[in-house]
Amino acid sequence: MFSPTDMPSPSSIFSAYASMTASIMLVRSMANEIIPQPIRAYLFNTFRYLIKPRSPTLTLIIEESTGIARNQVYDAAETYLSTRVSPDNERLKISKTPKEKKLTIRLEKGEKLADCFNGVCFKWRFICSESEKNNPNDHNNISIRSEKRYFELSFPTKQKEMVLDSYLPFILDKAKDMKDEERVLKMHTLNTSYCYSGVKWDSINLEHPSTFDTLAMEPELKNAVIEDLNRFVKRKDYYKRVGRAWKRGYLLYGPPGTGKSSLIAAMANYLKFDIYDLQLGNIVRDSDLRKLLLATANRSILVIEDIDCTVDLPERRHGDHGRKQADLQLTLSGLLNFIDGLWSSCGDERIIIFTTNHKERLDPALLRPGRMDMHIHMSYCSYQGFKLLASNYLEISSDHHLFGEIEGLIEDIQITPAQVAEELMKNEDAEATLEGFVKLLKRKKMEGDVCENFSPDKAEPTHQQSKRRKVGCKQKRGVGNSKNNSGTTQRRTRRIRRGCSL
Ligand SMILES: Nc1ncnc2c1ncn2[C@@H]1O[C@H](COP(=O)(O)OP(=O)(O)OP(=O)(O)O)[C@@H](O)[C@H]1O
Ligand SMILES: [Mg+2]
Repeated sequence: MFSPTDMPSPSSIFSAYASMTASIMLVRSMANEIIPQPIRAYLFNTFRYLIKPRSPTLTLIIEESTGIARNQVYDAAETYLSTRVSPDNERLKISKTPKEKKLTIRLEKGEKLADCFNGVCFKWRFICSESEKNNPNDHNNISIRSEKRYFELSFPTKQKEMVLDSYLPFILDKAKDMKDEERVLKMHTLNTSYCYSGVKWDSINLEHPSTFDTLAMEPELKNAVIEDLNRFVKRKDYYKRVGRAWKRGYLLYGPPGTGKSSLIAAMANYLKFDIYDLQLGNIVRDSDLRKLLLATANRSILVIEDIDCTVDLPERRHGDHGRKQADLQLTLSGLLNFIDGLWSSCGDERIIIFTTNHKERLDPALLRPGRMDMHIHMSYCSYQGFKLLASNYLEISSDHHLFGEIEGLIEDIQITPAQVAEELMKNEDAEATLEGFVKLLKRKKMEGDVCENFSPDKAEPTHQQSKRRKVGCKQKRGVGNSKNNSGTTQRRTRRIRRGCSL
């Protein structure tokens, strides 16, 4: 028990306080003298941080621009959030440019929305703040109005790692997929009207409807091509690890009208890669070729059609333009050197495709192992191919009563998918069309006019070709399919352009 006499007197409390204050002042002035200012500031901030109560919510600011370049996280968030609008949103922006396929939805200033990922709820808010600054270059003191746009992303602080490691990368990937989906592919062709500065690429929208679903090809070969493309686009790290350029080369060969150009368009549509159609016949100088190859973008397909006709450049040039042979430098080896060296060492995710109707005429340099990664034989229409075309063109399934007869006939003759497609388009009535088609097949078989102006590749006969050889098919010249060197490239370009909007 304390008696009133045990209580400290006010005067003793005051003197204790005074001596404590004096001690603190002494310590502080000693600390100020002994500890340098930056260290003092650091200790002070740390102490303040430790005693400050922690906020349970963290807010990230995602600005439109990083000062120099656009902020990819902002662009991705804008694209991603357009798929997350809810009935609670009161104001949204809608737009569509001529190049866009669909309407675009964006949040209006101040709009909020909620999103859930991995069981965590996120709050998004779009903010647009305007400010006015004096223009130092303007003597009339007219101020410049600037707008700053950003997203605020709020979430529980303890989820910070998850947001940085999973949520934001997920948004970046998702937005990339959406952009790819929306992207309008381009077809770049050479513009030769630049007389003095050489040739340049001109681009048009590539709206070729060919896809792997519409392409009549042997199913195993089609799957092999799709798998090869899938493997290629996934293997960035692999190519880096083994020290190879991230490139892939395909040689497509086969008779005219078997779908080589259609396969190129299907590949471009599948990968969402632009096409560069390199018509070698229009290139005069080595330097032009170098410039053109360097001007191609990543994620693109460089196409050289009818390589057997276009690589014999010196002779053709001499005839066409009256140039001296000595001036002409474009040769197959020159081209291959460019492709192996210069083109390979810059850029990523590139595909190069050569096409030919005559593989056997190609320079062995082009065929040597490692140059073209995959040789794809586009052959005459098989029964499988016919069924796919019939389902595409006539929307009929394989249980039609004429299919049995067609199967028996088509395997014995050489008819290109292009011819089949043309036949199937003649009449809207499926029954009448198929009857007409059977008649055509019978006529072709009877007349023996079953082979086209094409010597099938001897090195790699397909199952179907071996079968055809066994039935003693004579190689005849196909009407309308003969080619000459000069007109070939333009014709190819027209073919692949078919279906492109200008
Ligand atoms: N395999 C196929 N599957 C579906 N349609 C095809 C196929 N092959 C050809 N066609 C049709 O025929 C048209 C011409 O075919 P394409 O231009 O792809 O043939 P190509 O092999 O490139 O011929 P060329 O050697 O003359 O360049 C195509 O637009 C398409 O309609
Ligand atoms: Mg073609």
